[in-house]
Amino acid sequence: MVREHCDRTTALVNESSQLVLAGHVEPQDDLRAERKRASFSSQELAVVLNGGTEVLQRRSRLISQLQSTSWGSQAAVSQRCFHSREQLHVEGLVAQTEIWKLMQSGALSQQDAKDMETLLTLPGGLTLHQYMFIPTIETQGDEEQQAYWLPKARALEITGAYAQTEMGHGTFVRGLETTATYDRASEEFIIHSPALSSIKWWPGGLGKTATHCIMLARLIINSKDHGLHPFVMQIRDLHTHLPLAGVRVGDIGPKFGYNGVDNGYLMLDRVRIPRRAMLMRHARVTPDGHYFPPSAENAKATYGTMVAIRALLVDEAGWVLARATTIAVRYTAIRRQTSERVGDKELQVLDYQNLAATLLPLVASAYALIFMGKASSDMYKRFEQDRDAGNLASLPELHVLLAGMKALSTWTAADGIEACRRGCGGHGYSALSGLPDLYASYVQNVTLEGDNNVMSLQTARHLVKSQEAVAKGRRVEGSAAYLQRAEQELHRKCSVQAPQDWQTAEVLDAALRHRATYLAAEGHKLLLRHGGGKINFAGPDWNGNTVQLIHMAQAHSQLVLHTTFAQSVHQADLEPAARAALIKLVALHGMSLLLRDLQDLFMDGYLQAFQAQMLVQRRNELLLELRPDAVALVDSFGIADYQLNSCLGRSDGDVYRALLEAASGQQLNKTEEGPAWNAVLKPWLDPASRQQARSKL
Ligand SMILES: Cc1cc2nc3c(=O)[nH]c(=O)nc-3n(C[C@H](O)[C@H](O)[C@H](O)COP(=O)(O)OP(=O)(O)OC[C@H]3O[C@@H](n4cnc5c(N)ncnc54)[C@H](O)[C@@H]3O)c2cc1C
Repeated sequence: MVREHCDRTTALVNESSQLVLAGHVEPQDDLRAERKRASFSSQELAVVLNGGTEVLQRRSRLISQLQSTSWGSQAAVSQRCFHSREQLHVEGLVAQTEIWKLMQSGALSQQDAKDMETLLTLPGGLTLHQYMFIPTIETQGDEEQQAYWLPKARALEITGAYAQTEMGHGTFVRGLETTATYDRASEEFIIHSPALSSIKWWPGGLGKTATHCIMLARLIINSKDHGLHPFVMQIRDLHTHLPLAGVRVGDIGPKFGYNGVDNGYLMLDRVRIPRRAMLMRHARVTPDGHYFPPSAENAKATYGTMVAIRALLVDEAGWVLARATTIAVRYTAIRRQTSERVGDKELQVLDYQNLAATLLPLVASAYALIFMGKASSDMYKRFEQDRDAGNLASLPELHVLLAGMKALSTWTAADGIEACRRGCGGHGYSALSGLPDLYASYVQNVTLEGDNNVMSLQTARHLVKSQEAVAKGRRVEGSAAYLQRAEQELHRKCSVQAPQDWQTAEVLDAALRHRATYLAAEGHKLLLRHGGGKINFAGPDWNGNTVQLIHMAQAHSQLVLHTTFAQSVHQADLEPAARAALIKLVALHGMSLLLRDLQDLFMDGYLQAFQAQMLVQRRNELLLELRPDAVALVDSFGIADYQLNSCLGRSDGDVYRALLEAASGQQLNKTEEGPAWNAVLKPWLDPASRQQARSKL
């Protein structure tokens, strides 16, 4: 009887399942089919994008090494999104110190160690020690100071943070208030926070990790303020890790993301440090209190470090966006929603035009930024060679170019990750998609290393100055050289007569250049009008027009980005099918940039309505033409599943199984009844408990 019941159940359910699953497609089959329909080999393109087979092989080797450890195993990595701040903080430091150990033992080169940390994507309290504390001593300490501090820092006998920003000031560095007053009698500096607003606030690793920091404070000698200078300052006891006398230090609390890192606060009450704690490679204070300022050349060299970091940020933006688009494109290629009749195959959501129009331009942006990142680091390397030969001539151009590009690239990547997350629907909101954490950790980049608005305004200043130079008959070189021909350019009109014309590189370049020229000319005119014929780079004239000025800088950076992308594809060593796909991607990139701010091209009559309609039409056609290559384009980034750490983005497409496994393995599911059962739910829901409670009344 029981057997018969079971058989009947199975038969009935099988029948229903067949009915419902008639149009079912296994996600893995979808991804396989996507890869089959691609027009080029993603393996070959991955080699080009990543800079050679050896780079990819080295990455696989590092991932295998990581996976063989307890702190870097796949299981450890995928559990991270369930962990508390405290756990993440400790795990980050465990990983960083273990990698440090491997490096010290010679098992890893310095570059391997850096790359391993990048692959692990688990930020820790030692990041600023590596990227700011040690480099600042290297570049600003004199020989004796380097010989004293660097061996200790490299052996991790001390750990450091970079304490610049204060509660009251970040962007306006000259407004920082912490004082370093020289006491000639004892040959010491007294470091003090004179107000609440002068408490150091934000430095990474300062809260709980750092024993020392680079302290940026105003040097004051005999009541004379010599401005900001760097000091190496001990803040914690090396035996107990407790704060030293006069030091109040701690973590600033939970943040939007990046929560494993102990960004800290530091308040100082007349703390004395020796004279030689001031880093004296460029500026000096003698024992009797004489101050020797840095030379102008040295001040410029310090600028160079900032430029190097911005070049890295541009490169990173491309690869971060590559991660987000890999997740979103793969997932939307296996995600199916809606069929016309029940039982028919549902549509892959990437086939809805709205998703293709969101994601494919972002894939194009990721490619553009990756090529721009390469170009930026090449430019920086050339600058380094010149600098070592005593020539700093290329620094101003590099500075303005990368200021605007830092802003454009980090804005594009941050907004792009969020667009990818939304594109993944409900599952995009799950931490298991990898997108919320990627966004929360990344979005700080629009503020760090120079807030993006402020960066854009630096580029805007250069564009205005360039126009002033042109007006005075001087030659303008570099990325703003096109402004030389502004007068002729402003009379030009768009030449498009058919939708296909929009795909030609010349037409797109011309439109982007026209837009940048027009906006630069408008910004210049605006400032002249407000200044009564004179340009003011500060004060109400400037501050009251920053919307237009930022927009103008963005248009300039977009032009540079797009032309660099097009040129890089032109010069890259690509097989013909991959080149054909990338040429289309370049076109999509240019069209998307134009469509985003189309009104600019109408302002001076450059564009006519029929040409705008043709632009939309050609962009839509291009989306369809690129759609079969969508998965291959993201596969070509060559990002390993380990790095993606996403149930949605995994390369085999087995998304639903991955989601179930990850969800069921977490702490909240450790017991079947859940942690709130006994104390909270049981008294309400369990009839026996209710009965017992009533009988007590
Ligand atoms: C995660 C994280 C880590 C950090 N790590 C460190 C660290 O290790 N060490 C350290 O010293 N600091 C660190 N910082 C601080 C960081 O450098 C500053 O937050 C950043 O420089 C921006 O300064 P701010 O916070 O004062 O912004 P504000 O300058 O107050 O910006 C507020 C708004 O005003 C606008 N604005 C400001 N000035 C201008 C202007 N002149 N023109 C137009 N608009 C303007 C900005 O665009 C922004 O929208 C960190 C910050 C974060 C978020």
